[in-house]
Amino acid sequence: MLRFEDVVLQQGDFTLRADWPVASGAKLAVIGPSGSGKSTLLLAVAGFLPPMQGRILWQGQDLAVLPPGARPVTMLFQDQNLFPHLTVAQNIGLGLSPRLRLTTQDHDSIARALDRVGLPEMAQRRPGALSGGQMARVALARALLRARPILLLDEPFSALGPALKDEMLDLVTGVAQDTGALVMMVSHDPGDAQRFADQTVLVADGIACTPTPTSDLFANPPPALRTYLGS
Ligand SMILES: Nc1ncnc2c1ncn2[C@@H]1O[C@H](COP(=O)(O)OP(=O)(O)OP(=O)(O)O)[C@@H](O)[C@H]1O
Repeated sequence: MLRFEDVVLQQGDFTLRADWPVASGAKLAVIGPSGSGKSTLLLAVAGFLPPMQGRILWQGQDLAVLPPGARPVTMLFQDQNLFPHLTVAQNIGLGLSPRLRLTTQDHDSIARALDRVGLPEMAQRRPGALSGGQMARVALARALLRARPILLLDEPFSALGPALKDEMLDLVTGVAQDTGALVMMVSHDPGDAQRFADQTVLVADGIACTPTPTSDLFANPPPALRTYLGS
């Protein structure tokens, strides 16, 4: 279980509060207006923004003692953070060994991860020779290989067209099922939340609200969500 316990996060003048638990393995969408604090919430879980107050607990352990690299977390950003000078296989291998000391077994795992995301032939290419959708798949393969129990996605597919984005969301769903990871995905598209997430966190007015079943939230939107949706 991931628990925000009376958490207060601050960036400059901006303050965000969160106080709720979410079960391991849940698929959460994080939605809300621009500047409402969605990325702030993810950065805190990843360890790049220590809470001003309260604790973030994973399986009962306060994450504050762990630096970002030691947290049970993989984070994917929109730019996919692929290194242009490394091959696809090496970029994925970074998920296993930051110094790229890869064993035969590691290379087998990389090949399996590439298969899983539908890119079996691309191991020796460099990111510059891939389409946007293929880059997104490589980044996902790296996350798959790290197999950390929390996967944070900060609008990772927003640059992709609608069909490709849906394909990637389905792939993330599959990956999350394979690894049993808790997924928190920031998105500006309510359709993403409805397609992907069993629960949704609305971030608005300085509060990351308690996760609500996605279908209930959209069937009966609270005022802040209605304003955001423009309905
Ligand atoms: N380094 C910083 N210093 C000061 N204020 C910051 C900093 N980073 C973010 N903020 C402020 O914190 C607030 C929340 O930002 P955040 O990026 O979390 O919002 P968001 O909901 O992810 O927005 P968007 O949907 O536009 O990406 C914003 O008002 C932003 O201006």
